[in-house]
Amino acid sequence: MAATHMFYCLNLLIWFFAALLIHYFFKTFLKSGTQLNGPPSPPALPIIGHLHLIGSVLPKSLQTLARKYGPLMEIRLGAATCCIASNASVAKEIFKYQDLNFSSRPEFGSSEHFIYRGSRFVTAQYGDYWRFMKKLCMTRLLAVHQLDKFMDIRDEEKVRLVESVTRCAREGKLCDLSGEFTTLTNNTICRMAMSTRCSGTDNDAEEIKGLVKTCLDLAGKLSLGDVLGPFKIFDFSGTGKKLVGALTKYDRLVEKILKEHKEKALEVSDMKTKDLMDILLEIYDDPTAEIRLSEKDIKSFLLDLFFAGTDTSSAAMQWAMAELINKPETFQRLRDEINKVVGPNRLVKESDVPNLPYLRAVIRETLRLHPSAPLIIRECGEDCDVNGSFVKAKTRVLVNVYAIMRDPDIWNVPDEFIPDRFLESSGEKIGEHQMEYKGQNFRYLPFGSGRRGCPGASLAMMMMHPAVGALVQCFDWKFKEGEKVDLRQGPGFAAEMLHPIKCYPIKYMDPFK
Ligand code: HEM
Repeated sequence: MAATHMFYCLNLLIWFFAALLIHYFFKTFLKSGTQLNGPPSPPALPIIGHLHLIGSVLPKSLQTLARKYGPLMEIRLGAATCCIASNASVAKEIFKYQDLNFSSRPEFGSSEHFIYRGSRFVTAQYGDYWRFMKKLCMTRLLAVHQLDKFMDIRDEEKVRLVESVTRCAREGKLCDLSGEFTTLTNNTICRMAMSTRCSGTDNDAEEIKGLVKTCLDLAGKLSLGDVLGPFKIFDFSGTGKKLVGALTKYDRLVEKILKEHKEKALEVSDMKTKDLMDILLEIYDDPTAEIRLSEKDIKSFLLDLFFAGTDTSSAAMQWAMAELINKPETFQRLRDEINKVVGPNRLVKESDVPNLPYLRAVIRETLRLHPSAPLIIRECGEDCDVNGSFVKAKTRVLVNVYAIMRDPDIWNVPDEFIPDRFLESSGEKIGEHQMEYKGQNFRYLPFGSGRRGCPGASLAMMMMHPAVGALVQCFDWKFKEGEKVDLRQGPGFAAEMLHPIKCYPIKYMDPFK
């Protein structure tokens, strides 16, 4: 009996080990037969990885490395590892063929210090909350029919810009275009989002502008902390604490405006007067909504709009002016077009833009050479194959649109500012539609592409065309004698100018006489 029992146990053990061996054999066999290698990577140094290969302009350094290591490479900056995609066909694979798998963004930089962590839209993982908010953006909040209702706001802010520059011209003062454009974009978004009228003054908009700037600066510094890996939670520099302070101030201010909106909600009956906060509060109150929004979600979403929409649009307008001031012939050609279509008695306005192809080409060319978001950050959902390399789940992927939009294989004289290339008459074929900008054409991606593409692209274009057009229409611009605007790019993730542009405006046409 005991012998039979032992025989059965032995038999079971033998089968168990045999099964283990077979499993191991197949795993190893299949692995060596089908597993792809990761993307190529430059030789790395211990601890710092590839940090020593990175210069002051990150997208440019990555572009140089990609020339040697290919359109998909792996880079390690201290503790942060990511894959960099640098040509149109890899971008198409990520944004089109594998869009769903790359539809999340990783948490990065400042996320630990974000008081709205968990309800942020821009860095949300792909899922129910993000889908709900994106649909809301595309069908209501930032849809063209809604943006049309805010046309007067944009027009008034453009007039304020021209008035402010006119004052500089009258007093012979230097004009800080960076400050002027930031005021324009901040005021426009602030009024669309939460009508400063609610508090009866414009001070809230001013305070929000200051807080958004502080938060963006601090968040930028914290992004660099990613190279420290887990050590970044110690917040050695105290930047995280400062960020929490600034965010708390923003929270209190918007809380107050939210309360005022709730009180006024009953009085507001006309759809036209509703701002984005009113619409968000309607959804907050709707018991049948797919997702019940909280107040924290509303405050966080509006902050995302400020973060994503103000500096990006302002930087692009600065670059447009800088390029135009440095190229008097291009400047004159644009002014001639505006003079012909608009005439001498009024300011260029949004409804003129369809009749101003050269103005549209100037803005598109600006975004090609100087994309405000040169590195688009995504996260890979599941293990996958990209461009013949293995990319592991949770890998951060940066699509270097700066490199793609200056790729000499697909652009003629890629580093030159040549708006003509976007005109229908151009010999350079940009894509199926010459002026398409919303991510259908993978060689031209200033606003990203796919599910996660920028929902504010139409708004950005609506703000930028008339503002740049008006400054060309009304003023000549003088820089220091014999000097040109410094077109060097600043350090960091964003594509801001190294030195914000300051010039002397000289009145050419007075729209207010
Ligand atoms: C010149 C101006 C702008 C540029 C160049 C720009 C560019 C971008 C880019 C490249 C992305 C990432 C897209 C991707 O992952 O595929 C993005 C995302 C985003 N942008 Fe813009 N943007 C601009 C203006 C705006 C404006 C005016 C708003 C709204 C007020 C806005 C709101 C957003 C939001 C909310 C996201 C995140 C979308 C998501 O994660 O689903 N942007 N933008």
